[in-house]
Amino acid sequence: MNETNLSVPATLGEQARAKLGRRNIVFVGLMGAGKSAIGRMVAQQLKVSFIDTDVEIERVSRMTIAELFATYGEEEFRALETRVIKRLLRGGPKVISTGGGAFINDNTRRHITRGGISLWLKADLEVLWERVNKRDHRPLLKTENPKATLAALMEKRYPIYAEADLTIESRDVRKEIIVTEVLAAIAGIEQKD
Ligand SMILES: Nc1ncnc2c1ncn2[C@@H]1O[C@H](COP(=O)(O)OP(=O)(O)O)[C@@H](O)[C@H]1O
Ligand SMILES: O=C(O)C1=C[C@@H](OP(=O)(O)O)[C@@H](O)[C@H](O)C1
Ligand SMILES: [Mg+2]
Repeated sequence: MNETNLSVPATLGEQARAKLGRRNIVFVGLMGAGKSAIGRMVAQQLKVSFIDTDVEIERVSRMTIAELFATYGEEEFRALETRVIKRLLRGGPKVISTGGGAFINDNTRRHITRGGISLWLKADLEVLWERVNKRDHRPLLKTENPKATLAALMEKRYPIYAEADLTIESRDVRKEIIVTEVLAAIAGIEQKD
């Protein structure tokens, strides 16, 4: 028997990587959806580099996101976020996890649409709330009723996140399950470069 003819089926990660080509995967969605956590795990499976735009913004500004909001305000933060994301989109393939407001900004969304495959991690209010209320580093949730703020953001933003190329339901299951669903969605996209 000629053993060189034996072919091993590619893993889901390898199939997704092959479909991705040189394109970027860009995670979008509300705070607590899991963009940072799931994005990192997906990049490991795809064997491509991972970047979290909030981490990159903090690195270049040498300030935390909370300090940027407090010192310069949201508008300046968005302008910086647009510049950072525009630069990060160059030279794929990568997995890029954005902050929740990035895709809502028209300018940033245009860059993401051109420079990558956007993937919305969609979650319901209870799931998001359970996750975000454990930490208090998110400036937009420093309100009297942060759960109501989150609900208002859902109302406003969900129609815009819905424009993403792919949508995966982020719910109360192990992260590995969400990662597998993301890889399957990527493996199912059309081949083009
Ligand atoms: N499927 C999941 N199951 C349990 N916890 C999760 C899941 N996805 C994300 N998390 C947790 O929820 C929190 C918020 O996730 P994070 O990735 O920071 O969200 P985002 O970047 O979208 O705001 C983190 O503590 C993360 O580990
Ligand atoms: O939704 C938003 O406008 C924001 C989400 C945050 O990122 P996460 O979505 O990763 O929490 C961070 O960029 C900033 O606090 C603003
Ligand atoms: Mg994040």
